[in-house]
Amino acid sequence: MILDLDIGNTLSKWRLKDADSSEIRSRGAVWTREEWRPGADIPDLDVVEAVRISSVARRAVLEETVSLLRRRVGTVHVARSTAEALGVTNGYEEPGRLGVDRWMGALAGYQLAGGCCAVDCGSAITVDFVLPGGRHLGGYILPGLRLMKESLKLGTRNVAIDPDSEAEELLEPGRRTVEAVNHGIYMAAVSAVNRIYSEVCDQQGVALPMMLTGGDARVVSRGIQVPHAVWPDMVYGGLEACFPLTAAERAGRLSGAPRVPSPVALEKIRAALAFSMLL
Ligand SMILES: Nc1ncnc2c1ncn2[C@@H]1O[C@H](COP(=O)(O)OP(=O)(O)O)[C@@H](O)[C@H]1O
Ligand SMILES: CC(C)(COP(=O)(O)O)[C@@H](O)C(=O)NCCC(=O)O
Ligand SMILES: [K+]
Repeated sequence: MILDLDIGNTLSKWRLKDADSSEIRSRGAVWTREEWRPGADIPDLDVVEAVRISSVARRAVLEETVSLLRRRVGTVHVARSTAEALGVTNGYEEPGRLGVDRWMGALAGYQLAGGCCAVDCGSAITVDFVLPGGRHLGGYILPGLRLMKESLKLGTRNVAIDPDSEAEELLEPGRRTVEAVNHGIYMAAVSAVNRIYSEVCDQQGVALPMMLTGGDARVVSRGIQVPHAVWPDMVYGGLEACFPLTAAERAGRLSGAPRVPSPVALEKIRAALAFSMLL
């Protein structure tokens, strides 16, 4: 079995993948914390022959996790943001400072679709762009839905947006505090993603396929106007591409990859952008 770990600021996600069949056998998530307890937090390490890790948690958390896993598992791969990988050049002035989850998402998106816009809706919402030739432009970081809500300190933090809510409902004026807050942060997130996408495609002269991942991807997806795909395993896809271990991975097949969405014509994106500026 292969254990894949995606340690975010809020949740540490794991999945177990069969090294022979490439099938995902189980998955789960625990709150990210200082100490990772195999056995309690993740299933039996005895069946694990290799681990792949993407972590944006504090360095001490990663070091602790890696040293613990190294004692139990033969192979431990830790992903890092680099200046170049798999045909993509990192757009950051200091490539190592790009969040490795963003780098994994960008690499997975590029492997699947060529140029892409990778949106990760977690603790933060990040939007990254890779051009068809493989140039990563850099991106945008904004607070995620939960962080935005908590920052208001209006006592609404425990009433989360129902992930099954329809966008039309969430974009209406709220008539209670909880509703006003939920609808406000939703509007902030989806307007930003829509606008960022249009601006960058306009500037670069190319309509890119958009892919969404992260804990809030599904609900954010409903408010995104352009064609896009939700890919819950996008960060894991980057790990598979960087450290291929199974036959399917070596052949370039990323598990759970969605169908690549065909972007709308650039003229349409530009017309919509021009129209919104006139209002
Ligand atoms: N069952 C859930 N438990 C916790 N957070 C959830 C859940 N479902 C959706 N979320 C949302 O997903 C976010 C965490 O998403 P995730 O992509 O795992 O973040 P990160 O990678 O930053 O840890 C939370 O901030 C919250 O808004
Ligand atoms: C921007 C992030 C906090 C997003 O993390 P997440 O929401 O997935 O937990 C993470 O990618 C990070 O710590 N990045 C380093 C800073 C940067 O990317 O510029
Ligand atoms: K994120």
